[in-house]
Amino acid sequence: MVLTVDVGNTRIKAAVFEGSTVLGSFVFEKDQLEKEIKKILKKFQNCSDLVVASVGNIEKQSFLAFEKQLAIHFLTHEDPFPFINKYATPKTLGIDRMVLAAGATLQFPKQNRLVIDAGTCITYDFIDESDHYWGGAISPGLRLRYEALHNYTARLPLLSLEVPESYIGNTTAQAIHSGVVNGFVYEIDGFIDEYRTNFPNFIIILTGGDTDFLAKRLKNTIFANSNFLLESLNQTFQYKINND
Ligand SMILES: Nc1ncnc2c1ncn2[C@@H]1O[C@H](COP(=O)(O)OP(=O)(O)O)[C@@H](O)[C@H]1O
Ligand SMILES: CC(C)(COP(=O)(O)O)[C@@H](O)C(=O)NCCC(=O)O
Ligand SMILES: [K+]
Repeated sequence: MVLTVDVGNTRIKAAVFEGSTVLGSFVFEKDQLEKEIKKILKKFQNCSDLVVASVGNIEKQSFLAFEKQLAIHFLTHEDPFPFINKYATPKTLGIDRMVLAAGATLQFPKQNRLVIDAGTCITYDFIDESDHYWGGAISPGLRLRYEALHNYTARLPLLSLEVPESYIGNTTAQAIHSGVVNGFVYEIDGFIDEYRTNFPNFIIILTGGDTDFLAKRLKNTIFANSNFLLESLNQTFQYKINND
């Protein structure tokens, strides 16, 4: 059994795998890391490996307490990945984006793939049919947009996610909801249209904390899977075992 852990900038997500089957999945806050991992390992005592991808402020040391119990694999750029990295600054590429690209390459062979991760940030990652990873885009995620409007203005309130009544917001609140939610959806559909124009045959994978909210609002057809990063972590680990 493998315990995969994804440390994002908002929350931690974890899942236990037996082969490619998910036996359990978990979401928790960063300050609960040690306590939650302990609980998971108590429930799944046959876990032999813990695989981590972290883009948050949690480093390898945070997992050393579990070293006696199972092998810790803290993924880095030095690990083997199943694509050719054409990013011009590969050392600064987020490890979460590398894992997503690995999952897309392994799960959807020989086709153009666009992975959209709607998390703290929205990340777009493009891997072509020859398994070249080219990069994509980074923009503020849904929650971050609400927070940024509030934190960097004097008069805008901090609102919780709400579906706007119309694209013409007729109150301050409705104007914010329209700007944030419609802007978010239009941006993603706009990027997808741009890729579709240039790459006729390709698959779009949508993941991240806003997957479900977003999936039903996009005009484009996508493959939505909020567990895609954890599944990709498991696959990246299997790939590492076979290629190290
Ligand atoms: N309980 C929740 N706590 C925080 N964010 C949530 C929650 N439920 C849904 N979200 C949405 O998930 C997004 C963060 O996604 P997530 O994948 O958890 O981020 P990250 O991987 O960067 O930590 C936010 O934009 C927010 O709208
Ligand atoms: C872009 C990100 C902040 C996204 O993080 P997330 O939304 O998943 O928490 C992360 O992938 C990162 O820190 N990337 C480094 C810069 C880059 O990928 O080029
Ligand atoms: K992201």
